[in-house]
Amino acid sequence: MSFQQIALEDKQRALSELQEVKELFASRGWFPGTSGNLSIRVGDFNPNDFQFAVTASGKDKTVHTPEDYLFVDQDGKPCEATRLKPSAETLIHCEIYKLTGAGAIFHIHSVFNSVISEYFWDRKSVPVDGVELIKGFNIWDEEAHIDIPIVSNFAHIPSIVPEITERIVKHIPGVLLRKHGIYAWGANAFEAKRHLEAFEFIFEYVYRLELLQRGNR
Ligand SMILES: CSC[C@@H](O)[C@@H](O)C(=O)COP(=O)(O)O
Ligand SMILES: [Zn+2]
Repeated sequence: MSFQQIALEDKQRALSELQEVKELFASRGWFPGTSGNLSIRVGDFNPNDFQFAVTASGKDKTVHTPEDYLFVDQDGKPCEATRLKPSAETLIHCEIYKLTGAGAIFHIHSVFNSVISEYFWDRKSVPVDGVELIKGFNIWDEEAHIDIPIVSNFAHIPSIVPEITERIVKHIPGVLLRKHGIYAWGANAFEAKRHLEAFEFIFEYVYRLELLQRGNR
């Protein structure tokens, strides 16, 4: 249970930011079949006591309803009595907040992120060389090389968490779930969105380059 009292205006700001991001991502087709979930943290961060607004489970994220979000604590439990169910993947958000102290976490499923997570599953990470969008992660080295971690996907969400704990790295603000999707985070909604967009660009780039290079071999 969280003991924080969060100002109403902070909660409202989080909800309106979520609404804006959800609408934009929906317009890009980033929530196929009700997939995906979004969250924004509110109040102070303490790994043992924090709260965040998260999308309710199973909703059509391309439409707005008064029942799209709820507030949960660091254990993913609703902060107030509600009949809404938090995202089935809320425990993943809880863990990422605990590990990173991030301010927002966005999760989407796309064909590119799903295909690439399977293609590179044997090496458990996606290698990326010198793509300009790496700078979107605040990595400014010339011809930077990064490896984006991929973790196992299980139907039982708590089983996914330990591998996330083990695999996420400080300088890469995201993790792929095998044949599932990407979790990207940032200090706030603006940064989490920038990171997610950079990841999606990179996945499509890696996919297309790999296909071209294979064709030429
Ligand atoms: C409907 S397929 C996607 C879900 O299984 C899940 O991975 C997902 O991203 C959305 O779950 P949700 O509980 O709505 O947050
Ligand atoms: Zn998902």
